[in-house]
Amino acid sequence: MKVGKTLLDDPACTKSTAFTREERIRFGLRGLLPYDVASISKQKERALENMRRKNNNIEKYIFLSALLDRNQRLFYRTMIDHMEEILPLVYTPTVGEACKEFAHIFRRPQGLYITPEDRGGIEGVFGNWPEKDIRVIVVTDGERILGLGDLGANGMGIPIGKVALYVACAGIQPAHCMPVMLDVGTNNQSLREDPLYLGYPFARLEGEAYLSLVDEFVRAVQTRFPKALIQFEDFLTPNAFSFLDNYGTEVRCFNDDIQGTAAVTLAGVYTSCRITKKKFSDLTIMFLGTGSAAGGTAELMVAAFRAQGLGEQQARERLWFIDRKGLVVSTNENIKPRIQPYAHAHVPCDFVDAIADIKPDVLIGATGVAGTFTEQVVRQMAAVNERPVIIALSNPTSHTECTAEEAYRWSDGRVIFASGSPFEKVCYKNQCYEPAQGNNAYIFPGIGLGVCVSSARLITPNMFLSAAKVLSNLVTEEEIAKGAVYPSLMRVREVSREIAKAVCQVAMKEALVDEELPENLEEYIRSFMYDPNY
Ligand SMILES: NC(=O)C1=CN([C@@H]2O[C@H](COP(=O)(O)OP(=O)(O)OC[C@H]3O[C@@H](n4cnc5c(N)ncnc54)[C@H](OP(=O)(O)O)[C@@H]3O)[C@@H](O)[C@H]2O)C=CC1
Ligand SMILES: CC(=O)C(=O)O
Ligand SMILES: [Mg+2]
Repeated sequence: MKVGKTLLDDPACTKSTAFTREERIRFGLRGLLPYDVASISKQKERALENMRRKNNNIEKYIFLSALLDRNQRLFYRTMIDHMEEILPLVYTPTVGEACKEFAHIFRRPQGLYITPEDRGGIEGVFGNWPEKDIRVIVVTDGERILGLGDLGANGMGIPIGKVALYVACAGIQPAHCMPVMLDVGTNNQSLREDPLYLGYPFARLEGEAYLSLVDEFVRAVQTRFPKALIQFEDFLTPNAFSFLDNYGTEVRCFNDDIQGTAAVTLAGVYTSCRITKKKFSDLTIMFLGTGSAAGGTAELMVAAFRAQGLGEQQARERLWFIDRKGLVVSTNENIKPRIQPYAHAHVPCDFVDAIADIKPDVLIGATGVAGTFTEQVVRQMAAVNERPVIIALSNPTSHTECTAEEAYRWSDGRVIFASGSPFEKVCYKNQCYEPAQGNNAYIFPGIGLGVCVSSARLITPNMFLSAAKVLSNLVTEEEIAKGAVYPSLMRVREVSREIAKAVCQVAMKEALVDEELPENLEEYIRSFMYDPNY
């Protein structure tokens, strides 16, 4: 039992000024706190006031990070109750800036670091982590952080941010989560030359040396934290796909950029059909970019088309890719294996001509490169569709394929638009639109919650397919009327709970659970969810 200053300084246990008079006596806190006994609501107001007086987002990020270090329950209560304001500070876009600055704004370590010097001893390193019952591990090696490239150990901001979302958006207990940086070096020379850089200051480990370290990490998780799921995050695409192929059918893991993104994008497309009145099974979809996010989304789209009765080949024929050279056609050379199934017979042509010719209903961008949805591209989508659907997935905001304002203006207000990072309301020609945020934040927390609740042995494609359906079905008619293809972020805990329920159902159907789950799944899931209060 902690008492006195030790209790006050423990972020998981402290209530700070909310300790009652009786508790102040019982825990040896008399004189250590000002007179007022505050409620968590009053503390939250103070926290918000302090946060809002910071005049830029990175300062707000630093403030919030310090609040988490000081008082976990207050941080999460504030985040949950002010999700729309705080999510963009803890997560994209601000987390991108925070990662770039990570070594310079660093205060206290908040995650676990593994370097090549830990080879052979990763299990021992796990033993140093203060919590023993880990259920959720978010791991990156920092090589593809958002659309920002190789940020080495600075990429730790991403697992920390995603863990905060697991807790706030799905109610996973903070003590059950562990952010991990597999710091295998960086090929970003400017980072290695930065005197304040905190990571392993050498070139990236490659080949067998790299793969065997990742393998030791995965195996050590199975031994030390057998209940944990591993979320692979922001790995370079070839590694991302290969880990999913190697481990996805063996251990409890998934890749968020491939699978979480796919589910949120599919959900947006499902919802768009409620607006355009088109049948999902009739859609043609075009992707710009051939990486993890686009490739993963295409795979889930094929499954979604198949679920509606299309054959494998028929489903693939609905999907088209654009790479740096233009339309990916069957006569191209060096097509990536994952994209090969979508390289159809067609004359080679550029992006705009491809839209004019193929007339996609939906355009999805996952390039990490700003401005790749040019005015001509958006205008062409608007020329072939009464209501073009455009999803610009890339993060952070500075890397988005086009801004919301551009999408509405260039389509004369007809676009159904979503973007990876949030945009403010756009008013164009006397009408205001609320752009939707197509981000895997709607998906992975619920997937994780469902897996934790069910102890499913594996995380399967059907879980993501179900999650997409659930997410889309939760969009209300009122939200649709505002042009939104996702529910409000203020409802994200409800979204996560419903996705978790669907995950449990898939897990039972696919015989991935050892014990039958209770019939009243909703109540059961609710009972798992952390709802911070004193
Ligand atoms: N909204 C969300 O929830 C998510 C968003 N993302 C975002 O998506 C982006 C991409 O991520 P990911 O797929 O993992 O990254 P990858 O690096 O795997 O993919 C990027 C792809 O874009 C291609 N590309 C780059 N520039 C151009 C260009 N000018 N024209 C055509 N293609 C181009 C690259 O081509 P090449 O192969 O030739 O290099 C590559 O195929 C990132 O910004 C990330 O933040 C990712 C996951 C989730
Ligand atoms: C959102 C996310 O996972 C990404 O941009 O990589
Ligand atoms: Mg990611």
